[in-house]
Amino acid sequence: MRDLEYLRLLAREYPSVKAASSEIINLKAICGLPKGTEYFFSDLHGEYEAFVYLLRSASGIIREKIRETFGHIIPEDEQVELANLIYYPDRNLARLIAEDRCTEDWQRITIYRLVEICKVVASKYTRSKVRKKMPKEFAYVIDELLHVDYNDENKRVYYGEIIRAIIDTKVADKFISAICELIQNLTIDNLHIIGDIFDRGPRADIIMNELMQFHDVDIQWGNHDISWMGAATGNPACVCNVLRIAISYNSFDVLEDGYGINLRPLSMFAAKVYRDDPCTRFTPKILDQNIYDAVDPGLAAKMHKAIAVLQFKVEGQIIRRHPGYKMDDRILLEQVDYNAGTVTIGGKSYPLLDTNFPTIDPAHPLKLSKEEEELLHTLVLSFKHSELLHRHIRFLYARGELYKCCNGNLMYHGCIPMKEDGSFEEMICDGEPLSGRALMDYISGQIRQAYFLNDGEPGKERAKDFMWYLWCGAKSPVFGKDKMTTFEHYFVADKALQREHMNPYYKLSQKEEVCDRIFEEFGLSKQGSHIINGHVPVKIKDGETPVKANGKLFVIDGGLSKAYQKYTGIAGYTLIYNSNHLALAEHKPFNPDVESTPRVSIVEKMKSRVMVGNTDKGKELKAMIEDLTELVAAFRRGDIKEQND
Ligand SMILES: O=P(O)(O)OC[C@H]1O[C@](O)(COP(=O)(O)O)[C@@H](O)[C@@H]1O
Ligand SMILES: [Mn+2]
Repeated sequence: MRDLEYLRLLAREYPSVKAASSEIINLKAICGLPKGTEYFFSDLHGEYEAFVYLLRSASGIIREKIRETFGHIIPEDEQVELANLIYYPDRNLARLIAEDRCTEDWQRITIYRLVEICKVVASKYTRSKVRKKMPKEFAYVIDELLHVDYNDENKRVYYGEIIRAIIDTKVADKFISAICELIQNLTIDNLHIIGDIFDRGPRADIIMNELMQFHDVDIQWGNHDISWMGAATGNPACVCNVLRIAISYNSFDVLEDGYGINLRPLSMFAAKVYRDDPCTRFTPKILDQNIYDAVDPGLAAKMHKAIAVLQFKVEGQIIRRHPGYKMDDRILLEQVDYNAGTVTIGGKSYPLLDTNFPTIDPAHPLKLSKEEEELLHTLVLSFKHSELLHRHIRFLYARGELYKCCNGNLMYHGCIPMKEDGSFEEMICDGEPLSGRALMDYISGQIRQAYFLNDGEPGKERAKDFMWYLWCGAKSPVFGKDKMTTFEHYFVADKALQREHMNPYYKLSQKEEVCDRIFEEFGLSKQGSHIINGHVPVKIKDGETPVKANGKLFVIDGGLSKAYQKYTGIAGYTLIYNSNHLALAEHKPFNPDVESTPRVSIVEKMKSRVMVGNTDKGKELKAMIEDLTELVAAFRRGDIKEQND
């Protein structure tokens, strides 16, 4: 029997048998509905246009609903127009108004069509859930329109009158916009982002804004997110990495326009120090043009080199501070023979592809020059003080985790580090070896401490340094490789040295029994559970598949990142889990002018339709039903007095 004190608290919200029983009925009804649709994305890498399109179009599902509803009735081009209106209502309404096409007839027909689509996507939810998602100012009207009975002549007249009133009162565009957003909102019930929102592509900040407006989203941090979070804590090595990657992809807009990071000190420094150096090894890759901050590629190359050298110096300093990281062999600036122009790696000497290091003192290669020190100080402050960046980082912390279990799916970006023999890799944490889930929980704690401890509090600096380790350390679950060969990529021709070796997890996890062991470690059942990862681009064109371990593991990095599409052969995946099945939508490269529907393949059919009652949420609702049942019994016994409501 439940604690009477607890039931008394519950009675404040449900003060009578009537109130408690009607909530029981309500909750039971919800448990009996089909579960909502979950969407999984990973490795967005700043590709805001493609991602926003996928999100708003529900990865092709809205287009499919339009086809099912109006396929035989309205022409294809009008269906496409309706779809685009739903995805980008404000932009399309403004265009139609400018083209004088937003006539009353158009408004009437459009509202009718939108209401029909809305009915379809709302059909699997309770009326109350749909109502909660409605914009307040139109909730009553939308509710009425969704429930009009067309067989009844009076109701039909009433329907006509409502639409007439919307048009006459000149709120049709606002109404259309509101119902489009409601359709989007109802199509995706929960959104899971399996990491790597940041880096490479043009505008991760725009993706973050979009996610912050989304009604239900969780994020499992990727190594690139961790690196930005580390930069926001003021870790100089993370600051340099974030800047270096952005500059290397010519992504100045996210830094300057997005987060207000002032790059002028860096550009002045680089222009001066590398005045006569063409910095050819550092020419940025140009995949997207900057819209706001065009930087001359010659200057960008100099900035790129300046920040890379600074990065190698501060990384070397962190490694020195932490012998426990076991990364001494990564302090490559100390392995350079500055006279001979060579570097020794793994006991062998290699010629350097670039030997001009005006800021390095060969006797103390990790020491910053005075100017470098000032520059770094200013850059770190810019990251610490960017208001918008911190709003986004706080959101990453609030909605983010290192891993999450939800409805039998275990999600994490990279891996659970393993040894060749299949056992979980250990890391010494505060003197104690931890592995598997315990290690993931410990690391989560460190990630939170890095940001939330106050400056000067014990543990703060250590946790901040650890953020950099997580970005590129061999035992990091978000990185999952033996080393990050950035130095070798810039300075050494031998491709063998540039190779990064994946943690044994990646080979082992393709076996079903290894996945089963991971499920066990995380308290999940071996039947019906899945692991969902990102991080490793799936090379479809080489015959790889995202479905592994006999359907127990999904790797869904399909290459939303433009830089990686040449390897994968497609432009990203969405994993979709509705009440009937798990499906993978495979996307074509994004083109804003062409409506493209992804190839959707069902990867697992559920044995029977999954109802809310079978989900994690359903478990909570059932526990609540039990509590309320006890409360009703307590009222009836007279242990708690009913209040009239
Ligand atoms: O392809 P790029 O942008 O030059 O970056 C290569 C680097 O990115 C990494 O692959 C990490 O990024 P991912 O998490 O996207 O794989 C490193 O292992 C590698 O050194
Ligand atoms: Mn990654």
